[in-house]
Amino acid sequence: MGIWCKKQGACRPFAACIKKRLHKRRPPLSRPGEDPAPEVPDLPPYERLWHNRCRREVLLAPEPSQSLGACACTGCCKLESCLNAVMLVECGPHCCGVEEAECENRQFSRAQLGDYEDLAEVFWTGPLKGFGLRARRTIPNGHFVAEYVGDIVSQERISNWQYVMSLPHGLAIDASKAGGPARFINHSCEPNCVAQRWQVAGRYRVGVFAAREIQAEEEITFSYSNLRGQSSSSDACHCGSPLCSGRIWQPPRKAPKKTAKVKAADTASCKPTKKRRQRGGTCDLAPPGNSKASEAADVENDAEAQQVEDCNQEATSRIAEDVRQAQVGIPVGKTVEAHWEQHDWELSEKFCEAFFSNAAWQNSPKEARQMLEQQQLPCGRELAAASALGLYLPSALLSARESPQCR
Ligand SMILES: C[S@@+](CC[C@H](N)C(=O)[O-])C[C@H]1O[C@@H](n2cnc3c(N)ncnc32)[C@H](O)[C@@H]1O
Repeated sequence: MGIWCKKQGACRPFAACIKKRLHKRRPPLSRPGEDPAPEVPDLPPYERLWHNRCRREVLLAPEPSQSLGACACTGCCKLESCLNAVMLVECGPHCCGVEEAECENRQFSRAQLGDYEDLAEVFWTGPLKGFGLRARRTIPNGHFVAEYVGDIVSQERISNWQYVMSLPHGLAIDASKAGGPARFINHSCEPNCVAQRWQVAGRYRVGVFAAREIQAEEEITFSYSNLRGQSSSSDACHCGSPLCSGRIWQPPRKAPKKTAKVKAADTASCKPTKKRRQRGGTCDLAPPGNSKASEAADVENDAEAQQVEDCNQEATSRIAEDVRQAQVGIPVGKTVEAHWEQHDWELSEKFCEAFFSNAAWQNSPKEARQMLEQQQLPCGRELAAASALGLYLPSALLSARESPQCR
């Protein structure tokens, strides 16, 4: 049933008409003596898109197929173990033998069916950050929050980088004129989400995923220093985090360096736990004190701390850790703090881009293996780099991982 809508000059369903006016509601009047209610401006106009719009033919990733290697899951696909998901490739009929309903790795496709529409809403954060997006209900860690959609354009054509996500091959998703609710997500130096570039049916797409549990009403944020590309603009950041870098295009400040003792306490038993002075096992710590005995214990503790650190480093290179880190967007083999040492990662990213785009090895796992051996690339790093670059190469990678250095 519809009603006549004066503004739109047509008979529109009532809900659609009301929705258009929601942001125009006047703020409540304040009582005498109270601060005036904040003025909420109109939502600036933009065209609502549900998927990326491609105005011309652009170079995109090859369609994943059985010949490149399927995910190899049987019965069901779990996000933490499906090889496609680890590589940031969404499963589809050509690269997954599991029934659609049993496959968790169809998040972009499900979002397109409207499955996630009720998760978040646009709201006015205040004059410092403008509009933002907030959760309407609790969002579990790892959950798909929204797709960042817009026009697929060449990066050279972009004049306003405020609403842009960069893609490989000099492309970008530009949501400045047209996009979805994700275009309103503000930056935080301590974000609750991560923006990841996935391949879906041979196309690059960007999804925003919860990096921890998000409470209802909480603002949804991610770090702009990930996929946003370069910008000459360097606006002051008002995220309010203690780790705030002060600028929204820069990585956050590093947390203060920990002493060996604190590190040891954090990593007792090779687990990222805050427990101190655990008893039993090789990573035990002695109680702190001032006596000579306790100094000797300190030296011993430092040695133990080193041992624990080594042990920890080894643990982070395990595949399970690779998977977890790839999911939260942290390059494998690096700690959260080290993640922000961009320089090293950029070098490795450049190398991997050159390596993975070399056509010679594409169908030759043997050649891929030889190249990996020559380059002495740390095991696991290449997997994360490929994921970050949105490249699909499970079969070649798997064979490459057979090399002695990866065992
Ligand atoms: C993608 S838009 C986000 C939506 C925007 N707030 C709006 O009202 O349309 C990015 C812009 O929002 C503002 N912004 C985002 N995060 C911010 C932050 N932490 N501090 C200050 N401004 C921020 C900056 O102006 C930035 O260029």
